[in-house]
Amino acid sequence: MTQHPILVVTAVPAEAEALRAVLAATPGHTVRGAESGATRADTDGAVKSGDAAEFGDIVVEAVGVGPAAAAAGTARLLAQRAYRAVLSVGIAGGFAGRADVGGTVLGTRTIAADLGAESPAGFLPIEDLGFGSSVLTVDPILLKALTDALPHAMTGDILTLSTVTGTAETTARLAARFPDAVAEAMEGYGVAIAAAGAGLPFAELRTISNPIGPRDRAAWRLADAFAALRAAAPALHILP
Ligand SMILES: O=C(O)c1cccc(C(=O)CC[C@H]2O[C@@H](n3cnc4c(=O)[nH]cnc43)[C@H](O)[C@@H]2O)c1
Repeated sequence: MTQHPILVVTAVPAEAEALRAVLAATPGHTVRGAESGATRADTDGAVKSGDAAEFGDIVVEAVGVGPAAAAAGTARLLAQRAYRAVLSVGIAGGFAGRADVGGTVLGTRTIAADLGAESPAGFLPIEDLGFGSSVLTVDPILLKALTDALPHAMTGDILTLSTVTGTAETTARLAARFPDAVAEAMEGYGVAIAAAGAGLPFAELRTISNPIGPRDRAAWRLADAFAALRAAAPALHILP
């Protein structure tokens, strides 16, 4: 029986292309345009930036930066065809002492860390406002398969924020509020909400490009994070 593919959602095309380059090179996996069904490797040997592309049973798509683009883009893709699972994959900031730059992290939960209200007594998550949950748990079967395939990866909570943390104060506040958080990114919760809406299992895989802290964009180690992303890509082929 043919099973539905896995949907891998990234924010930017560079992340999608890093995964596609490895997945396409895996022996036994075809390269084809997901929407046209045309075999692309036979014609030009490359997958164009921004295209949906299918590798074996994995579809990789870039949908934009931030939780809103992630949720809307994932929901659109899930409405177009059937999938068996959804992953949010890309680069992230790591909490110092919890996840190293160049390392790989697997989410146990995805948490919308800035979804709620400020108050003089501190941040109030949407749970406290009676509007649902800011915490979504990763599917245990997907997480087990990923940790088995990537034994060097750190596991822990991954925060989703609309604003990249850029001060020592915010970093300390988040680290204290979320003692089990290893990383922050901008899409996981949005992808997870769309997956939950479709009744599909969800997981999040990130590689660390920068320490979370005072903004120093020039110090981001994108090459290391992208190398780790490419190294982790084959694990996607073994997912149930
Ligand atoms: O400048 C480039 O060449 C470049 C290439 C690929 C990706 C980028 C991005 O800026 C991607 C933004 C993406 O990264 C995640 N991210 C990375 N570090 C953090 C962080 O410290 N806090 C929050 N998010 C982070 C995030 O998910 C964005 O989607 C640039």
